[in-house]
Amino acid sequence: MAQINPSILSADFARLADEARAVEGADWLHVDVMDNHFVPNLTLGVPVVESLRKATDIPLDCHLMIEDPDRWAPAYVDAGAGSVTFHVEAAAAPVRLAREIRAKGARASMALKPATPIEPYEDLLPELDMVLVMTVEPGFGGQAFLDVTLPKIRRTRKLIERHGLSLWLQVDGGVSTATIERCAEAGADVFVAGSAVYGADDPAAAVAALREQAERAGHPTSPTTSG
Ligand SMILES: O=C(CO)[C@H](O)[C@H](O)COP(=O)(O)O
Ligand SMILES: [Fe+2]
Repeated sequence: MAQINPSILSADFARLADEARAVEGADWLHVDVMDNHFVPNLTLGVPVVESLRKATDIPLDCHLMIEDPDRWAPAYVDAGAGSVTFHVEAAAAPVRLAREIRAKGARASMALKPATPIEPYEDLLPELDMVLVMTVEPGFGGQAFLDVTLPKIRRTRKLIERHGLSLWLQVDGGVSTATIERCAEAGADVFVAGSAVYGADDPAAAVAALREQAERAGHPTSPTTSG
């Protein structure tokens, strides 16, 4: 089944608990952590994740756009994240970090910026539960989807299949009713959507519509779309 993860980057930060509850039919709540160093924007950190964990039952998918994730990522598991994504461009020891995240009980995920290829990291795949292929430059919501990332989504899906793994393949950035089918056809099965969900009059209905569209277009061998 296709998974839809609304990004609270596009929500009202003064009403985060209500905004989280507004999408409770979604699979995960995507929480963008930015440190003003790895990306030129600043959002939220561990205390907000702790509060969100108490305010909602949706599992939290924390996307860390920060420097030195080796040092900071474990604290997000302690704060209640069910999935923690670090950027491979920022990680000093990605294997050790993925093992630490898993050992603490969360899903470990590696993100790639649009210009970062997957191939150098092929051997890391068995250490991971998810790969995030960024479909915009990280840092801001509401950007236009970068078509140039579609071949990498396809190549990542092929590598996952070649290794016989059941990793999830997430896309993040500019995902909407106009682009989600292309992502699903290329092999993505977890879809982050910020402005397409929180910019809609009815965020829960937007989640349902995106999920239906992704499932119709879904890649036949993707584990979460083939049931
Ligand atoms: O990681 C991100 C930006 O760095 C966000 O998750 C992403 O941009 C979601 O927003 P939108 O769907 O509006 O593009
Ligand atoms: Fe994100």
